[in-house]
Amino acid sequence: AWFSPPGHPPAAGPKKTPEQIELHDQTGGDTEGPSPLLSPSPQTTPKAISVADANGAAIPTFTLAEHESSEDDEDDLPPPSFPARNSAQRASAQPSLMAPPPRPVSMAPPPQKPAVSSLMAPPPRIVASNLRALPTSSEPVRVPTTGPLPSRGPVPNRGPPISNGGLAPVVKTPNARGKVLLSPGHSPLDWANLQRSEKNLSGVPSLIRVSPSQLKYNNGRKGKPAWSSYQGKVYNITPYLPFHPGGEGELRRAAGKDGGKLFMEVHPWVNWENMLGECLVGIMVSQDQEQASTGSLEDMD
Ligand code: HEM
Repeated sequence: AWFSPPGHPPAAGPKKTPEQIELHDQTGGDTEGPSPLLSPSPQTTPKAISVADANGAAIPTFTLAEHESSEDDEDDLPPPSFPARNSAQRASAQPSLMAPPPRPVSMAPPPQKPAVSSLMAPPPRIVASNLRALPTSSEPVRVPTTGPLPSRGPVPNRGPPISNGGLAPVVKTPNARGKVLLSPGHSPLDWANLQRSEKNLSGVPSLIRVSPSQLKYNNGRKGKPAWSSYQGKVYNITPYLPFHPGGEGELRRAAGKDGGKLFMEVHPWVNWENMLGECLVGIMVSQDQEQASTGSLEDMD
């Protein structure tokens, strides 16, 4: 249904006012003479004129104020409260209710919320217990961060950021830290395998006393072996030269002298003794002690 605003006659449409229907019936031929609905001009096609002009009566119009309760007005009005203010349900319910709020009483969720939260209470307890169980279950696999480091045998790399525990590729690329390309067959793993072999890497038949002059003499030049001392022990670093990740030249700087200072300046995390265990020549002694003894350390024991 539609309504025409006051002062505007309705356009031609499927629905007609009773007056229009009545006027159409008047044009059916029963009436004599020119129809009052026809245009006064005889040359033109007869045109319909407004009912108001024909009958002098105003077309009934509708306003929102007059039809407040009409069903057609529901789209423009806010949804009615339920039950309606003047409904029988509300009238019968009010006496039994103590003091219900006017509108949200029937749809108010607050009274239901405590029930919902109580129904969902078990899940948080389960989650809390799981959270408590996680740390205890993970403790057995936690690696201790204090105490002495375990001996890892010939594994060369122990802690630097780029170390991967001996699983590095065979050929390494140069980087800012000074690592060099190692020739094929000279990876850390190759060195570890060489140390496990039965080959004599020390170059001496048995451990000996090494005097400072003797250490200085074996500097790796002119076909001589390269010896280096570290914490009172002398090692033959000659077989390790091609395996040294920092390059043969760097390692040669420690030949013929105490290499502890240079070693600790570059990579204190490297385990010298594990790396060169099979290269041990003997122990450092004073010049006098070396001259006084002609036998090996095993003979003295
Ligand atoms: C003689 C005993 C030595 C051993 C057993 C040894 C062993 C090693 C090992 C295992 C690495 C690899 C470190 C890593 O991957 O983190 C390395 C690297 C290196 N080494 Fe040595 N090294 C020795 C002496 C020296 C000396 C005396 C120097 C220098 C004068 C030196 C200079 C370097 C350099 C520059 C690197 C590469 C940078 C780095 O990895 O930190 N090394 N060495």
